[in-house]
Amino acid sequence: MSTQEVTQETQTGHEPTPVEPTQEPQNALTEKFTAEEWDALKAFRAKIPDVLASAYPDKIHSKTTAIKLWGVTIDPADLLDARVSVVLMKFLRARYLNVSEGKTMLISTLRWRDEFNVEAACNETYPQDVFGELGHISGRDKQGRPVVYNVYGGNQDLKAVFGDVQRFLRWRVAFMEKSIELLDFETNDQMIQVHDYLGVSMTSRDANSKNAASEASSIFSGHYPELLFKKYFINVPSYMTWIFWLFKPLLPSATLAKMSVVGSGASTIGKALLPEIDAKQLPKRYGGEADAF
Ligand code: HEM
Repeated sequence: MSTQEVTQETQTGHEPTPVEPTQEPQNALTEKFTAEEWDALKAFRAKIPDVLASAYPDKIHSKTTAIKLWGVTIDPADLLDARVSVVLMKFLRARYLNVSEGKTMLISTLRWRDEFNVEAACNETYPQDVFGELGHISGRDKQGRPVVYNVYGGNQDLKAVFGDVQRFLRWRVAFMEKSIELLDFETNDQMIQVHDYLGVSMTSRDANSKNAASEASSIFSGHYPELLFKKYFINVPSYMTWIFWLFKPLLPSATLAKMSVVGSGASTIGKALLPEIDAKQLPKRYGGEADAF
């Protein structure tokens, strides 16, 4: 403001315009936070420099250095960003809004990402003949959430897929990260996952595939909070549905509640999936109209 303007204001008796209080930036998702969630988020933001210092103890300036998680930049100097709020809220919701537990989960996720080397897993080239048909990202649900399919049955060579459990996990994490790239954290922040078990039998469940399943499951519940909207297990032979319950002790009850076991055949599967996914987005083999994979 120039001196002249100040004089004019004084002469006309105008009060200086009050500075607007900082507005919390909103998007379609943050608008849905409850008052209790906003309170937890504000307390969580104040802890982010400590989170970064604990996650990266060997890095200098870690407390003030921005990091990227799932494509979203978390800058300790600018934590008001709406997409950052959506990401941080996932850690809080997964820990029932307990800020200290949310903090522990975020620290352990950041450390795990470094130790596992998520970036290298994403850049690795996986043999097409083994992994080419194992994962498909195809279509969206009626609310715009991406739908991702893991075809663990069919005529896959499961011995080759799970023979090297660590390589499978790197592929699975890379596939998860690829699926997350479709989330904008503004209008959508969750996905639908489908496991297709067509053609599996008890002999498909050897020690390696069991290890791979429980390790992947524990990685997702520990380090990918609140990214799942619903999960369907389709083409599950009826004599194998009990396997679902083996995962009960490994999964939080809120995650288990998002999961459904569906039998076999396009019309049975369609009945379960069409309420969520429009026929045009659902592959024909699952009772929809899409020509996808
Ligand atoms: C026999 C062959 C099977 C194989 C090779 C297999 C493979 C896998 C793998 C690799 C995972 C890791 C999580 C992921 O990739 O998203 C998984 C998770 C899981 N599987 Fe299977 N599975 C088989 C059979 C079954 C059956 C018959 C059921 C019964 C419904 C079942 C239920 C589950 C559940 C509940 C999870 C946890 C999901 C999660 O943590 O998100 N699986 N399975």
